[in-house]
Amino acid sequence: MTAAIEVSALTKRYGSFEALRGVDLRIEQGEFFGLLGPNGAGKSTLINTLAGLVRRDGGTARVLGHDVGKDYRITRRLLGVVPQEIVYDPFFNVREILRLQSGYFGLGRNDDWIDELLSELDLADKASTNMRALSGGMKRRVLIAQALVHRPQVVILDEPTAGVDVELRQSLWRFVRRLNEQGHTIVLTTHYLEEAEALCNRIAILRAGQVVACDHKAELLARNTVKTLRVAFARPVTILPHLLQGLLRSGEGQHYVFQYDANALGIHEILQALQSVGVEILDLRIQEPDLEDVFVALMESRA
Ligand SMILES: Nc1ncnc2c1ncn2[C@@H]1O[C@H](COP(=O)(O)OP(=O)(O)OP(=O)(O)O)[C@@H](O)[C@H]1O
Repeated sequence: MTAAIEVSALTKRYGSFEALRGVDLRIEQGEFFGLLGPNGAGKSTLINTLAGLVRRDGGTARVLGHDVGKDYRITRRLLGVVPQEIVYDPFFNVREILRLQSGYFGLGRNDDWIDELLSELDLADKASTNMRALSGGMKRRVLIAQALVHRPQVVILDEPTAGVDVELRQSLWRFVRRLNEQGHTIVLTTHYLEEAEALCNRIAILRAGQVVACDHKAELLARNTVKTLRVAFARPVTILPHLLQGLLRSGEGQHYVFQYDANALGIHEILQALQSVGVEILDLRIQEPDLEDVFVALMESRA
């Protein structure tokens, strides 16, 4: 099947600075794909290249088989991009903006879908409100509606939940999930790693203009085998077994936090060591590594 997005050896320079240094990426149709990376990694540059807003210096970039430069008119229709920066026309109200955007795509009678979008994004009562009078979070919702007005097959969301309150964030994700279930390919960049972990099936991590990891979420999570162990002792501990001294991350009195590599050490060995010094455990919690741990480890390993 043709990939939803296929990027190969993509490069982009700003002056002498290389923002994209040979990016290869293939996103299949129907995926919910996460694009992560620290500030300045090149995520927006990559997205803007796909959206035809940034001209690449080298390599190829295709949306559903169409070149984003040569077939710009086609790829614009196939893509819906929610930009990171809030830009809007202050002279129109919400419905007018969405009608105008529909007009760009030759969609004359689009009000049923516009109403659905307004309702899904909790903007129904703001339809006649001028853009200027909306809060930052509401403006962002309008940007999302704008990106979806032509029902694009591939939806790219560049940090859509920055500055959006918890309630809307959750309803937004329900909506985007449903779009994905209906067959739309979703590409998401976010700094909320727990969001990416909850939503995306595959994740690529960008660092300094290069893809440093690209895998299924489970595979990515399995890369990090360091677990965190939190122990509450019945009484303040005066001596720790030798084995645990090297694993200690923090602790005093009765509460201690250890980290151990599950590939090298089993929890039973840790418990045996604790028993050997006669300490009594009140409570114990093991925390599996999450995407943030994987992310931090990747960034540190390549610093
Ligand atoms: N128009 C531009 N002119 C010069 N440098 C630019 C321009 N746009 C981006 N850059 C630089 O390219 C690099 C990548 O920027 P980009 O915005 O793609 O990163 P990002 O991963 O989206 O970061 P963030 O998470 O902060 O949004 C940064 O170092 C940035 O300063």
